[in-house]
Amino acid sequence: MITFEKTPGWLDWYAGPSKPRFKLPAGAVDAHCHVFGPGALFPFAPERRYTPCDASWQQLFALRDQLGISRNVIVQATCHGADNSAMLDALAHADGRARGVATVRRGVSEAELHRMHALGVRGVRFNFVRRLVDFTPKDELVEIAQRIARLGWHVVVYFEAADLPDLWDFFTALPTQIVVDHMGRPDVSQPVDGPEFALFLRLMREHSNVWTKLSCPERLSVSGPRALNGEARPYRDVLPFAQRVLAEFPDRVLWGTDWPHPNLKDHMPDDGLLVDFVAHLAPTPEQQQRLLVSNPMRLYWPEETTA
Ligand SMILES: O=C(O)c1cc(C(=O)O)oc(=O)c1
Repeated sequence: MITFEKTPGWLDWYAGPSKPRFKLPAGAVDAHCHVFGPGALFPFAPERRYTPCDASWQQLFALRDQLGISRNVIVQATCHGADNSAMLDALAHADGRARGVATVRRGVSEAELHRMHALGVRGVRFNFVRRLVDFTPKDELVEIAQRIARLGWHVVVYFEAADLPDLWDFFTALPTQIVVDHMGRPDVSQPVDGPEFALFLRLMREHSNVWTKLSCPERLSVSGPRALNGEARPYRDVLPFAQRVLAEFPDRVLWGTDWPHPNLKDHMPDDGLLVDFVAHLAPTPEQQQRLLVSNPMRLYWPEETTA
């Protein structure tokens, strides 16, 4: 049996999260979460940049039930490279209550894409975060995007805000819906009206195929306070950014826990308090319904939506 040693300083996901005070609407979707391994069953990729703790689908689905979430979108984590087995195994055990976002290379066969579709994959992830991956050449990504577009899938992109100018032409030429991870990772110590975030808002304004996830306040926050020890109003510096996006693009926003929170360095949030954060970010029932239910359902379970 292969055993893996975690990256030094690795923070494990928070065991025993609190029960959220905010009651999620019926049918709420966690549109960004991952599974890690378990490494003994689904070995981590040789090219990985970090070695995480295990985080199985059993543990993910237990969290889902505890937090009052109905469905998950499981995004392939970079520690598994382009071997989607752990994520697909999770989908296979989800009773239709999970969709997946895969990482594929140019050599992926049509048969494999169709197998993944049958299991619930609806997108591929292109990652441009230097600390996580070696970049895949753009011509390869374009080829992949054209192939998956035929299946009705979309492209999830992960990048740092400072890199958006360089990636703009590539993103705006993609033939699918595009979902930007974690609001394009704004530097929340800059003003919400500053030029960097303005560029991201412009991307969404000028391109109606661009969506984003109002996720990862625990990763983006500089000032905190952290979602720990019952803190009722965590990550206040992230709120203006998320609220700005929600106000302007209420139909193209998603929310996710980001469980099991890879690579956090200074604390591991209580996921129950992360659910409570949603009530601050989207205070009205109508906003909550779109963010948590109707938007993700339209993207990931369109066959179940009528509108
Ligand atoms: O910021 C990160 O470290 C991170 C990593 C991964 C991944 O390794 O896939 O996914 C995320 O959504 C965020």
